[in-house]
Amino acid sequence: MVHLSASSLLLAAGILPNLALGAGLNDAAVSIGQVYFGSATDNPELSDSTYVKQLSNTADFGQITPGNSQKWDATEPSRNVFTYSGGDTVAKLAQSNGQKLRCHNLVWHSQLPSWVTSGNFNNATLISIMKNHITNLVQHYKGQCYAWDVVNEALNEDGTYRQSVWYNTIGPAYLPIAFATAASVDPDVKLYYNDYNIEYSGAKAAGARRIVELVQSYGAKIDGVGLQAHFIVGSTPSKADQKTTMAGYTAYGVEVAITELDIRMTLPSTNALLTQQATDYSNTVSACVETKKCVGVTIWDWTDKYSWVPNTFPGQGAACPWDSNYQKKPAYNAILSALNAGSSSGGGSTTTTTTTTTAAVTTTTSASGSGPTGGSGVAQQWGQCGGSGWTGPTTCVSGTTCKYSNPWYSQCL
Ligand SMILES: O[C@@H]1[C@@H](O)[C@H](O[C@@H]2CO[C@@H](O[C@@H]3CO[C@@H](O)[C@H](O)[C@H]3O)[C@H](O)[C@H]2O)OC[C@H]1O
Repeated sequence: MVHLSASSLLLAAGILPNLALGAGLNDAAVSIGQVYFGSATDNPELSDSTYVKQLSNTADFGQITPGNSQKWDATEPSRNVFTYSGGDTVAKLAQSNGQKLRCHNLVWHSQLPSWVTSGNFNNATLISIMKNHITNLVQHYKGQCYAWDVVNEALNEDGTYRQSVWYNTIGPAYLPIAFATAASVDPDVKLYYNDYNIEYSGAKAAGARRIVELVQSYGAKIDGVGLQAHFIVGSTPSKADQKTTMAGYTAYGVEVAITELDIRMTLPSTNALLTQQATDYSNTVSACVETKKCVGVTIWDWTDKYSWVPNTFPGQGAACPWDSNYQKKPAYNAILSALNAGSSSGGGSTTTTTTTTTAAVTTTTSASGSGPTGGSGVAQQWGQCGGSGWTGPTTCVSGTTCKYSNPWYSQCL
């Protein structure tokens, strides 16, 4: 049973003016207890003064994310040579506007320089390269980021680990090692796992929960799961499914955020598509509003003029809440209404269901320190095969060999 106050009843009836509600997206988000509403941006568009003026409008945007300039290819193009100019420009803009900065990202399979992907580094060397990169970036931006996307997109669609240079060389231990390294440099910044197609129930969402459990089982800090939410008009998951899936993550004690929301369509845009897009935006924002530990929504740029979609998905576009002439589309008011609706529903603090499918978290690669499983041929443990602290067999069972052997984690496969 929902109890509405007298003022909210009058508001709903249109008798009282809506003075308490947010007039912009960030104002509305903050007024219902969320941390921010934000947008991604990128360095080339920062020379467009009309664009920068709206991006800097804190009524709408209380947070920004650099779309490219903190990625590995931009920050460490050659080994141990760090360049921060692009990322610093975005960080300074956030600071001068009084906006929060989501920092994106530290470890990803994409936008890596060839010296990383083609270096044929062994396990120990690649771990030290990864740790050095994380240490330098987290130290450089210490005190400036609300959160870091520590690992981006580690999963395949079926929830197994993506065959990246990180996984193939280091094994699943690269995830907890990355989180532990970031936490050791800046204990205060929020540390996120970030991915797409984990906004709805299924094998990939189960994989993301398994990652949270893996990092926690190592004793490393993980604060949040970022749901990218790159969606297609008319094919977005239901609000109920998005809420259930978010609850699956928050059951582990972490927060969640919508980190890269955009909803693309096959061009040309029509009124019908724009109307459906508004509904789709509203559903995702409402799912966040109605989830206690969903701290905020970031759209992956605010205007179609600079959206990444047409370059990446040929024939598609019109994915943002503003069109390419900076005019608000129906999606804008739908988002604003979804946020303002949180003020009557206790927004940002609605009780989150905890009936989650924790059974799905069971993993064959979880490393609880309980030692190898022996006969199955899979031995796994924090520690080095046969090294100090290793309590399993000094050699792997017949037919398997010790893989990923390093001071943190080993497996007989
Ligand atoms: O030519 C490249 C160009 O392809 C590159 O495009 C960027 C690719 O990444 C985009 O962000 C990602 C979108 O979704 C998720 O997968 C990730 O988490 C995001 O990082 C970004 O918006 C595009 O601009 O940009 C650099 C050019 O040199």
